Amino acid sequence: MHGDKEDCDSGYPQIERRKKLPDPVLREKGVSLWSLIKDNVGKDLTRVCLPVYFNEPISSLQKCFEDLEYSDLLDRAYKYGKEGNSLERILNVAAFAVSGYSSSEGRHCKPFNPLLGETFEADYPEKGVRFFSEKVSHHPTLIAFHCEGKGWKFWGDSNLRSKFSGRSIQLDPVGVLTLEFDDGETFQWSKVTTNIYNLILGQVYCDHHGLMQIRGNSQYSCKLKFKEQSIIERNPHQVHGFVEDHSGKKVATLFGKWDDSMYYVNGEVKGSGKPKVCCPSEATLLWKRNEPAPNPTRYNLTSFAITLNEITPGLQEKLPPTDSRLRPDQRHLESGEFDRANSEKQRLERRQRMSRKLQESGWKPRWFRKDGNGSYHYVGGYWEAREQANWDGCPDIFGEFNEETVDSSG
Ligand SMILES: CC(C)CCC[C@@H](C)[C@H]1CC[C@H]2[C@@H]3CC=C4C[C@@H](O)CC[C@]4(C)[C@H]3CC[C@]12C
Repeated sequence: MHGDKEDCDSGYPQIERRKKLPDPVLREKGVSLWSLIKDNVGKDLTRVCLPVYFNEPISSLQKCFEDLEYSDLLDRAYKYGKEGNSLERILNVAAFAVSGYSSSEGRHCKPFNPLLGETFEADYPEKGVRFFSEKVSHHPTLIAFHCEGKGWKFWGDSNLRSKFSGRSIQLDPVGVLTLEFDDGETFQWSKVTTNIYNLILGQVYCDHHGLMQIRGNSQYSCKLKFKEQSIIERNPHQVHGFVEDHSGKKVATLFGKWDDSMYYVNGEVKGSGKPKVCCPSEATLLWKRNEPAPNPTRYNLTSFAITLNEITPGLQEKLPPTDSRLRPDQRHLESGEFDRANSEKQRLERRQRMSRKLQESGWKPRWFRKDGNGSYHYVGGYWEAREQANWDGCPDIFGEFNEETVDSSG
């Protein structure tokens, strides 16, 4: 039976993490977004320099870890597979792949674009996971991550192709995500298209659409369709799909909403959206979104996201100088010191323009290597270096810029 959540959660230690962001020191001033982006039509969204007012106080490296909020689904998938229940395994993997989108609902700020060589570590023993990411290329903007859980590993790199189309910005993720269970079963999928709307008027929001194909190396695969929103749609954010066996036979139907919950029923149920023939009472719940944070600031972060930029007691001494938590403009934004955040952001962006030169002169990421297909793999050693507090070869990316910095990090 599904639903014995406690089995997966128990055994992990409890860690005290903050429940809210710090209160802003000052009130921020409003700026019109359109006045800033109108001159950038056709350019790459990731490279448009906006005042810090449009940023949320986390970097894309940290945002990448937001996709692991519901990592307990992978713990459960591992357990089911080990018991020989491959169908339950892929159902939980599919629910996990959808769950990562839930935190994007209600968000309208841009994460910080990390500096070349910037890193982020997340040691969450209470979830049984350890996550690490690095900005591995600035042209194009590329992030690689590697995550280890109890019974599984999850890795990939994220590159976004962005297109500005007057009414919206379309983001097409490039690259595959790989999930490998300790028993050798693997699953691979790619993320779907994201559109950002209302850049000119109204509140900015995003929506996701497209086909997600989860390919496994054994019995089953899964196809999920994220329905594109339409003006007449009264039921947005729908996801609907099937688990198929080798012969293409549909053995289970999945349905739900990416911002809320996912269910399944055995066998094939036709029709899109929530199938009429089965109300959730006949269906089994796979995943339900956590309650929203009790103190949503204007950033609308989830309770999980709120913990990402926190420097928990004793952590500062362990971090390498490249960790996102040490980025000064982001820290000032978090504490609501907008003017200081802005001037620091400008200083770092000026510095960052040197990155092209750096990359061209043979700069290599510290913790990831590119394979023949252009995807990045963790070379290992981060947590070991952390154990020994040995950060030799980690550049001071947030400090004052000088030629020496370029040489020593090359
Ligand atoms: C121009 C600025 C001010 C508007 C900012 C809009 C916000 C809504 C944008 C900026 C960057 C965007 C994120 C960039 C990358 C991804 C990964 C993708 O696989 C899922 C969507 C997700 C997580 C996007 C969600 C929407 C997002 C947070």
